[in-house]
Amino acid sequence: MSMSSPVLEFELPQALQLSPYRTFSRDEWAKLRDGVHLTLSEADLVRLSGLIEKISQEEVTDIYLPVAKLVNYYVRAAQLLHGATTRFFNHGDAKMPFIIGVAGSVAVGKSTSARVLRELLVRWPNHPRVDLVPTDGFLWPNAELERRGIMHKKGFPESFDQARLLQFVADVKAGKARVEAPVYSHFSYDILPGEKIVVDRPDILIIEGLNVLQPAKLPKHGDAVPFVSDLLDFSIYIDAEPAVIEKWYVTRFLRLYRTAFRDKDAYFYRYSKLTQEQAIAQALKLWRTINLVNLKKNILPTRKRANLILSKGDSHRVETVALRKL
Ligand SMILES: Nc1ncnc2c1ncn2[C@@H]1O[C@H](COP(=O)(O)OP(=O)(O)O)[C@@H](O)[C@H]1O
Ligand SMILES: CC(C)(COP(=O)(O)O)[C@@H](O)C(=O)NCCC(=O)O
Repeated sequence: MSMSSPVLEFELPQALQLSPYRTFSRDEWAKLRDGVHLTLSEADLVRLSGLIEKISQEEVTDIYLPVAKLVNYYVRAAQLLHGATTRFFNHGDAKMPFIIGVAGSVAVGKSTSARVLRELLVRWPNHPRVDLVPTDGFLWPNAELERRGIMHKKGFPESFDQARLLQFVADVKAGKARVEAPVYSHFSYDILPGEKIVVDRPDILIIEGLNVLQPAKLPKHGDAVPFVSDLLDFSIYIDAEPAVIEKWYVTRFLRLYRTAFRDKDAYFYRYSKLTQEQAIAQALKLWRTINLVNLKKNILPTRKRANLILSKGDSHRVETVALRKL
């Protein structure tokens, strides 16, 4: 080894060079649904789809059905483990909801994937009650973002009331009844005052958002404060190339420009007055100055913490699936 590179003087042991993931092609993954036959009706697919395209039956069967089957195995194992602890302490049989995190960039398809997963999971008899909560409800209201001078950082870790988010998930996990989450509206681009989602002792909670895999930070003084990622029982990262996500973001923006933004009460009403070229330029500006920066700085670095990574190609089709084995 030359004197100019003193850092690695020995080869890493082979075990440390192994990827912690086992990666499956789409076809290999699809075969793992073996024995589970579930379909969603056309009406279900339309209801679950996002703004642009309808999620396909093939995508549900090949990708999300094996995911739901795997999660079902994990939930059953967690229920058995929890039962063993309650028996040991001679407690009553308090329920411990299983918490799933769904993470990924803005516009990568988190909400769509989370809705489909929820729809599949409710069909299993040992966990019929599945709630879904997006973390955008825990963003600070616009007035507070403005007061802090971080309106241009919406979606970044500091734009969330993280203590409230952690308390919410901790309360649900502790089996508390009727836990409330605030609600965000993409139409008013703000928290809806007085609106809430009530979560009442579900079997499973899916918590979907940009930063759910973010690790807790070590403080300079005192004890480490946990983060929501510490409370997840299973996590999924939805992945795609940033250039592809940019395209999806612009397409979604243009769709809103032609529909919701035309409403005088919409926060982005002023955008409906733009020409199509100007609207595209505005979407690209929002994507490149806020969401892409957030993706690179705060979201992508959390990908390797996920139990499962679904990697999508150009048309939202999942091409590979990586499952954490270590
Ligand atoms: N599996 C899919 N098949 C087809 N279109 C999808 C799929 N997932 C997401 N989309 C589209 O991509 C856009 C972003 O999806 P969405 O779920 O809203 O993303 P996020 O919650 O990550 O911001 C939506 O307009 C939606 O129509
Ligand atoms: C509110 C959001 C952070 C949430 O994103 P989502 O979880 O819906 O993907 C995002 O939609 C957003 O508003 N980003 C700021 C820049 C923009 O207007 O796109």
